[in-house]
Amino acid sequence: MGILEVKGVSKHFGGLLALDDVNLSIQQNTVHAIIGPNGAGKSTLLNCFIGKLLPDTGTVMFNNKSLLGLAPYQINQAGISRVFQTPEVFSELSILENVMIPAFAHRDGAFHLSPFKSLARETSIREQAEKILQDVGLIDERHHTASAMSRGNKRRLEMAMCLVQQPKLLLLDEPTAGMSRSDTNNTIDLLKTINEAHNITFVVIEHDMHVVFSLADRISVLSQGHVIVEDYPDKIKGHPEVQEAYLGTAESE
Ligand SMILES: Nc1ncnc2c1ncn2[C@@H]1O[C@H](COP(=O)(O)OP(=O)(O)OP(=O)(O)O)[C@@H](O)[C@H]1O
Repeated sequence: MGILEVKGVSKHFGGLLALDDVNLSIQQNTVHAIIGPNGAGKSTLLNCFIGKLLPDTGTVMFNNKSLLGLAPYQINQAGISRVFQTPEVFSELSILENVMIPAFAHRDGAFHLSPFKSLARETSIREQAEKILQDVGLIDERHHTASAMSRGNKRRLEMAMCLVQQPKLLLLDEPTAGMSRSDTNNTIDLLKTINEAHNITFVVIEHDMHVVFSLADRISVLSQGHVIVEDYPDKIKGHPEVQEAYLGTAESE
């Protein structure tokens, strides 16, 4: 039994069948990539995991509990976090404050900054945030404002903001989109380190095959809303249907 079990999920948009009887079993502590051409249904599927869309049929179980009908914040509290294509950080705050805010939200369920209380005086939260910043390699810059960071470092910060909430499952939607090759490689290394050190399961949607094959333990290939193959990366590489439909074009880019 996987940490995330998807069974018979279908989703229509009017007359368009965007997801067609999708079945997936995501195993704990693995990196599971979902690939497929534009319009295959990857984002629609991800949105069914985070409560943005309700499937027409099927079940989505996380740790044996149904996610269907839960609000996005309830899914987040259950242990699922999402990382967006463009890192979302508070530009005017320091790197440390950016990490302390989600730590407060996780501890208190909501965050209200009292004018009489300084973020920096919250010792235990600050220590927790600093430990995570150490893990992602941003501890020395913790007092710098986030606005001046490179895209790669913003991704590091965003990962720290997720990690401080202690998620069990992290959904990554094209985590290296728009990055230079060196930022992409740094992000691959960062994700590998986090996956191993924090026992977090990753589901990665990605077009860049260098990223997919560097990270994934398991790959599901979506085509026209249906999982056509699910296998280990070396099997996916050689699979004739996948070669023809996806990797042939992606590798020649
Ligand atoms: N809100 C919506 N209303 C109508 N059609 C939609 C909606 N969202 C997605 N679709 C359609 O559903 C299909 C699947 O789209 P989806 O965005 O899930 O694909 P994708 O694999 O994520 O594509 P990409 O790689 O380009 O992001 C597409 O045909 C898309 O046009």
